[in-house]
Amino acid sequence: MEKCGEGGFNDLPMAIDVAKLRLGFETDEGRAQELAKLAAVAKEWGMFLVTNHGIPEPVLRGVKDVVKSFFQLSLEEKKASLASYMSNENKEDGRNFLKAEDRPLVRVDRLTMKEARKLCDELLCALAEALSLERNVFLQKFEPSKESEVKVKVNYYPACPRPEQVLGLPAHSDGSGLTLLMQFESVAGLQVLKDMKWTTVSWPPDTLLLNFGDLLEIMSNGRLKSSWHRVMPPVGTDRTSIALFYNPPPHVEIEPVPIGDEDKSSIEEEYKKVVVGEYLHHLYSSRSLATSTAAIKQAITFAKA
Ligand SMILES: O=C(O)CCC(=O)C(=O)O
Ligand SMILES: [Fe+2]
Repeated sequence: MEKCGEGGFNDLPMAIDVAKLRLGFETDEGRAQELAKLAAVAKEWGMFLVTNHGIPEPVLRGVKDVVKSFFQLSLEEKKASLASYMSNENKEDGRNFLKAEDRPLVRVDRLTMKEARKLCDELLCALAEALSLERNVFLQKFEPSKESEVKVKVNYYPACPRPEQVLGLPAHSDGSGLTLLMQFESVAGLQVLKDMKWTTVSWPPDTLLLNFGDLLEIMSNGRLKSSWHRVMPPVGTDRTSIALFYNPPPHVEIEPVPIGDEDKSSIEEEYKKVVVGEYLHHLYSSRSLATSTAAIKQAITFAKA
C-alpha cells in the first residue's frame, strides 16, 4: 500500500473523502468520481480510510483521553469502573466489549457514538449507491432510529520485544455490519490479506478506517467482502485502537439485497437469509479456528445457500 505521499492523504489509494460523497457536494462530477472510487476501493480491499469524516477533533480527542486514563487505572479500579468487566455475557471470543451506553465511556461517548453512527449511516448509503442500489437498502436493516447496535472495543497492544513470535490480534473477519476504527498514533500494525499477501495498512493521523464485516458481505451478496485482517504487535512503542462495531439489532433477518444495475451474471456468490444474532453466535463459537490459514472466512459459509 502506498505511503502517504507529498500530495496528501487523498492520494492514498485506499482513502475516501466523505465530504465529496455528501449530497449537494459542489460538483456532481466530483461526487460521481468519489462514488466510483468508493466502489473500486471497497471491492479491492474490504476496507477504506475515511478522510474529511466530519467528526470534530475535540470529540475524538475526548475519547482518546478517556481511554488513556482508563488504562492508567489499577486493575482493581478498572474492574470497579466496568460493571461487566469479567462477566461472561460481555465476552465474545475472549474479548471484553463495552456496550456503547455503558460506563465509563458514557461521558464523552454519547457524543462520539452520535457522530460515529451518523458517519456509519452516511457510509452505508454511499456504499449502496456505489453499487447502484437504492440508498437506504443497507441502512434500513440497522433500524437507525431504534436499536442498531454499537459496541466499542478498545485494543491495547503493548510494545513487543519479540514481534516475530506473537501476533497482536490473530487473523479474523469482523462479525459486524461495519467497523469504524480509530487509532491513537500512526503506529503501523493492521494488516489486510490481499491477493493472498499480508499488506500493512498505511494509516495517516486524523483518518478513520472503515472495515466491512461479515453481515455486510451477506447483505451485499458478496459484492462487498468482509476483509480478512490481523494486527502485528508494535515495536518500540505501544499502540491503541478503538473499534466501533455497527450492527443491525440481533433479532433482524438479513438477506442479500435485490440486484441493482450490475449484470447478474457477475455475481458469483449466493447468500441466504440469516438472523443477525444467530450468525454472530455461530461466528463466535467457531472463532477458535480462526488462527489456522485453512479457516479463512470459514464462518461465513453458514450464510451461504
Ligand atoms: O487494531 C486494529 O487496527 C484492528 C483491530 C481489529 O481488527 C478488531 O478489533 O477487530
Ligand atoms: Fe477486526
